[in-house]
Amino acid sequence: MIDLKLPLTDIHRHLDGNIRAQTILDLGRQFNLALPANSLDDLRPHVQVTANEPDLVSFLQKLDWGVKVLGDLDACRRIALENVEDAARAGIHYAELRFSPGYMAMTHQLPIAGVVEAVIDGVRAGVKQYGVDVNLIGIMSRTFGDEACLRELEGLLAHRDGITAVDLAGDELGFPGSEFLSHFNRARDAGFRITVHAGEAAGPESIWQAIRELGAERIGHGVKAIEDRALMDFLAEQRIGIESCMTSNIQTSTVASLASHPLKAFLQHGILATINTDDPAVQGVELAHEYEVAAPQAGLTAEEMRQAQENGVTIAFLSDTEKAALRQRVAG
Ligand SMILES: O=c1[nH]cnc2c1ncn2[C@@H]1O[C@H](CO)[C@@H](O)[C@H]1O
Ligand SMILES: [Zn+2]
Repeated sequence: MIDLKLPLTDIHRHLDGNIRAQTILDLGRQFNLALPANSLDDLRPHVQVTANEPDLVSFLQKLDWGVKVLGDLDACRRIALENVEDAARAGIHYAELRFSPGYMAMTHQLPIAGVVEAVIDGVRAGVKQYGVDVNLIGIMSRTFGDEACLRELEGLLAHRDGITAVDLAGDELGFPGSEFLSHFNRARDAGFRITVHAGEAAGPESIWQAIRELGAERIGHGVKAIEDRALMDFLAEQRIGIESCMTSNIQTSTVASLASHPLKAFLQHGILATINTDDPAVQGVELAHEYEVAAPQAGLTAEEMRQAQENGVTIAFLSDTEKAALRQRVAG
């Protein structure tokens, strides 16, 4: 259950994993693209998870049509704006929206820095219109290799002021974090905050690597930390936050059932773990589902849910002043 007196945050939410099916249809028509279906009902199974996928990489293919229809920078701006509207509708007060500019640019060979600028612009317009606070996280999509990631980083650096943090996402097993040391050295030198998808498809060593070698201050998913007691202790002691996305973990077959999801154990261990969506449109669930359906099934008590909600503010990429203002705004 959501505590209405606390800010509701979603700090792990892919903007390019949350493109509306209707918008995919619209943009497909606008750019005269051959889509796999021409009605919403027929398109849905191509862009939304209908049954759990066998692994992470199969799940990620469901995001592909969403970016294939981004025929120009205006389309990128549109989906950014719609993402802020969706966050507002979901009752979110503060969102960290993450996106991979190279992945968005790929099909129609858009300029990567242009995509970054369009997303910043769309989000700014949305923030004004819908009153949600948003920070942006730039993703390097490891799936396309280290050179493609370097181009993404450069696009993000070109608009440094509009981007709060960087992340590494995509195929964790095929592209280990060790291939991206220089990228993260540069990102840290530029003053970006750092979060990394780790311990989702790969084991606890991937989480250690993200922290020690990439400088991760937070970990996306981190489910495999449950296999390593020393790591659990370290995460708690060093206040390294975990961005949990329970339904996503079921849909990627990372975790067998909600009842065996490690979030409750993380919270009991004193880890700053949080509740988030991941890719809402692809998953067919919003944040309320995570609090009202997934969290109870994962065995969280009302107090543990409250703690996770509170942790969302604690580990947000905001200054102490901004956190206080956010708390105040919601407490009224
Ligand atoms: O759950 C996830 N785990 C790992 N990577 C993901 C997940 N969801 C989306 N992406 C990846 O993030 C980028 C788009 O923002 C893409 O690289 C997509 O594959
Ligand atoms: Zn993710």
